Amino acid sequence: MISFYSIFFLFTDVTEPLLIEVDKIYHLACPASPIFYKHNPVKTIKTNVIGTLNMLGLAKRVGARILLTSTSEVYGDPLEHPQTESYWGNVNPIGVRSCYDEGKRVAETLMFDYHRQHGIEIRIARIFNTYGPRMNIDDGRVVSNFIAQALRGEPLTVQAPGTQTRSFCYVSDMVDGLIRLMEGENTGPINIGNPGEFTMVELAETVKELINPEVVIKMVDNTPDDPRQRKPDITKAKELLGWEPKIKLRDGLPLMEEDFRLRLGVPKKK
Ligand SMILES: O=C(O)[C@H]1O[C@H](OP(=O)(O)OP(=O)(O)OC[C@H]2O[C@@H](n3ccc(=O)[nH]c3=O)[C@H](O)[C@@H]2O)[C@H](O)[C@@H](O)[C@@H]1O
Repeated sequence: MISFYSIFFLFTDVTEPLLIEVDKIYHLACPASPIFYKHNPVKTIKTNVIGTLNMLGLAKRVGARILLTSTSEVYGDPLEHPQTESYWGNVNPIGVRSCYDEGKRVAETLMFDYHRQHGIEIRIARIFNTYGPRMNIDDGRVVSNFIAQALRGEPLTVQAPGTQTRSFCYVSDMVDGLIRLMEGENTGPINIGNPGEFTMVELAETVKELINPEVVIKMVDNTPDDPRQRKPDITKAKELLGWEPKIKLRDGLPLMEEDFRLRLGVPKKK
């Protein structure tokens, strides 16, 4: 069960010490959209390092179990495909994404150091790209961008070359995986993601077909260090958590569309 206090965490600045009593900590903090984390890289790495130290300090003080939501970004621009948890990654330590990628890698290190040195009960999930209703419309990540653009009748902005791939997991599948990891007996790290892999051109074409066949697809410049491929190997999640995703991209996109239509005030044409 997620306790009231665990939920309370979501609204707290983890870079400040927190003096409360809890039995389980879901440490989800840190903006995940590249646009937002690059906007304030110092705050991003502080959240990952100081925030994780504070949450581990709290876990140690009250004897709580702590789950860290790490990320597929720890694999960087992966040279192994699909990515298994044993792959150490290919990460630029001084690039514009490093505040997030290296921040999450340090967070994983801190989790294991507290586990080995202080016996803290830890769980680490490596999350692969997640999408779903209630995402910030201007979040800047690709699925929310394409759906908002399709509904506004604007061009879908595919960042060059468009052959880069991602694997998209629907939010309810992700939440189910995180709860199973927290309640189970394995520390992880465990990949939680949907192995269905798409190029960004394929994603744009799917959004166009499902949501607005009139829109055009436009190629725009990319940003530095964009990973060229990403697909989780979820063997561990299947075997250790009895988990695998249920919702395919084609079924999840319309659920997100429905929510975005309501919030943008764009009803579906009869
Ligand atoms: O959604 C997530 O869960 C992940 O989002 C980001 O990683 P990234 O995969 O780069 O997320 P996006 O910004 O959505 O980019 C995905 C791909 O779409 C492309 N893209 C993005 C935005 C856009 O308008 N058009 C477009 O083609 C990007 O170039 C990239 O290749 C975070 O860094 C991850 O940690 C996080 O787990």
